[in-house]
Amino acid sequence: MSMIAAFYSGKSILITGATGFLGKVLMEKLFRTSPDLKVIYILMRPKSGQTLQQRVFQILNSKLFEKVKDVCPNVHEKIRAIYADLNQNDLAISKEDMQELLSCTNIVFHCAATVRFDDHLRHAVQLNVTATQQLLLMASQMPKLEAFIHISTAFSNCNLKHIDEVIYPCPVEPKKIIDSMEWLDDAIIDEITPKLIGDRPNTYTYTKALGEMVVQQESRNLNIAIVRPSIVGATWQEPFPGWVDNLNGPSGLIIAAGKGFLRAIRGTPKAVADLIPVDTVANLTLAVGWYTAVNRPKSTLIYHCTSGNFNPCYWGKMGFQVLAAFEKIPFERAFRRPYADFTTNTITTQYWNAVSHRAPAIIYDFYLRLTGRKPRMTKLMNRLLRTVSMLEYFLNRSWEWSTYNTEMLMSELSPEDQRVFNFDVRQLNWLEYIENYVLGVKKYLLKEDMAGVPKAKQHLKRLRNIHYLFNTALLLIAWRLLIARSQMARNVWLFIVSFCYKFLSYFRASGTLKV
Ligand SMILES: CCCCCCCCCCCCCCCCCCCCCCCCCCCC(=O)SCCNC(=O)CCNC(=O)[C@H](O)C(C)(C)COP(=O)(O)OP(=O)(O)OC[C@H]1O[C@@H](n2cnc3c(N)ncnc32)[C@H](O)[C@@H]1OP(=O)(O)O
Ligand SMILES: NC(=O)C1=CN([C@@H]2O[C@H](COP(=O)(O)OP(=O)(O)OC[C@H]3O[C@@H](n4cnc5c(N)ncnc54)[C@H](OP(=O)(O)O)[C@@H]3O)[C@@H](O)[C@H]2O)C=CC1
Repeated sequence: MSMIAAFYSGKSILITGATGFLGKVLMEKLFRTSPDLKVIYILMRPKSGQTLQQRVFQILNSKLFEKVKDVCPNVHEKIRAIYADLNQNDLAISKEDMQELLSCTNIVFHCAATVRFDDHLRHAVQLNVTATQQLLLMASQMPKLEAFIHISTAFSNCNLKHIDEVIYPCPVEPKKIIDSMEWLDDAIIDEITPKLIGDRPNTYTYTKALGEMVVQQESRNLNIAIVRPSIVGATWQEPFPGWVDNLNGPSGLIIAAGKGFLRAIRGTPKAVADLIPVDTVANLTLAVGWYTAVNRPKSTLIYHCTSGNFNPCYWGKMGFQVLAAFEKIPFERAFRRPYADFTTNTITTQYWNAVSHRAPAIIYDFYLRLTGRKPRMTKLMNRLLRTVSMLEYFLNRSWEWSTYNTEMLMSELSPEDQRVFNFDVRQLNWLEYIENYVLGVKKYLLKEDMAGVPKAKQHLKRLRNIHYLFNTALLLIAWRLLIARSQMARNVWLFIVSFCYKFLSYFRASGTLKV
């Protein structure tokens, strides 16, 4: 019997960010392994015209939750959606809901965040710092609370090369930042943002670091732990391999490369690609919840949920594996044949951006205009290049994260828990994982059917022929122009033609002699 699963039985669990990528997988695993849990409260907001109930209904009826329904048929009765907006200072939770949350909650998993790299500092502070502070305040009023698990990121200290399982201070106190956001106007915030974030690449990593400081400062006598995942990718094993539902991290780039838009990217092939499957993060988080509640460690423990230390894969190898997967699992209606490479300096990157990204987009838009359609490729390409430029920071560096706490936790688990809540990425086969990832992107993000693979392969063959034809035509035109303009080119051309003629004549003559 799994001790972790037994621990969550009968418990009232509060999850923020349950509608997000990690939140959904965490909730699914909880229901599947502990169907006897009492209730999961999810703090959520209406979105895209959907009410809370409609959103919950959609999640429970998605493929991700198919297995849950077998083991926990009354799952819909065990989810209690609570209106909350983490953008508002009091989180906008009603009095009655607040009462229930405060008196019943046993465990909190705080996953909600803005993960956008370019978010305005005011918004990123509100969500990643102030909302965390508010939740901790709530947690301090929960008499039955056993553990509060905060999800941060392994990149919250990406300005360092080696990162220990400690909270590093930021130069300006989070409280001062929170206060200043209340009275500074947007223009001044824009001006001071680069100074505040310092050597971090974006407001996301900066505010996640501030969030950790808040956890440390507001922990009071709470039982808290922090989980820091690296780049979260599709599921490895559970509930099935390859599940993914958003474009963050590698997923968007896999689409861009598979559809033939992305042909080169500035990256260091030898840098570690610290990807971690989302089910691994969920398993570790649940194990941390159990360990923190049962053992009540004296200080806030930090767990790095990373792969590089245990089973490193490198961007060059991963890129190669992604391209190999496209051979087997091509995407439909590709713009060009998927072929991408890493460039290592700014000049070559600019060259490939002009030749392989912008020029084909301009030519295609010209063709669309000629055929009376609205041009769109240049706009799409500009957005893609902007996205890529924001991710490049992470493709050109390697980090080392200490993993003593994660290893300690692994050793504390019973063999059954090590199996059910597996977070040992030494067992991960990258080739297999990447293939499933590409398949998952095709199925769950692009909603493409495998029945369309033969047609997609044929389309790629046609694109290859067009590519050869285009290149040959280009070469001939270039050569023709050169010959027309330069005597030397003409001489070279005559020399080559006469050489070929003599060569052929010689072989024809020697062939005749033999006969
Ligand atoms: C030996 C030979 C080898 C050859 C090898 C060659 C290999 C070359 C390449 C092969 C292909 C793939 C290779 C493997 C994968 C590489 C992956 C690298 C990823 C590295 C990223 C790591 C970052 C993680 C660090 C921190 C981790 C975290 O803690 S946070 C979680 C991560 N967060 C994010 O990823 C958020 C990023 N997104 C944003 O910040 C914003 O979306 C944006 C700023 C990028 C864009 O904002 P904007 O307002 O312009 O637009 P938005 O409305 O958000 O979206 C616009 C359209 O773009 C789509 N979109 C969004 N995100 C992405 C994305 N990541 N990639 C692509 N497209 C994206 C979005 O859906 C919109 O589309 P439309 O609706 O159609 O307009
Ligand atoms: N994805 C990754 O690569 C990594 C993620 N992490 C961390 O993991 C956690 C989860 O990330 P992930 O699941 O990928 O992120 P998602 O963007 O998929 O999910 C974010 C969640 O936060 C919720 N949220 C955002 N704003 C509000 C708001 N104003 N009020 C209420 N809820 C809100 C979203 O709700 P809604 O659906 O309504 O928008 C959603 O449920 C985050 O803390 C992130 O920092 C760490 C490392 C890497």
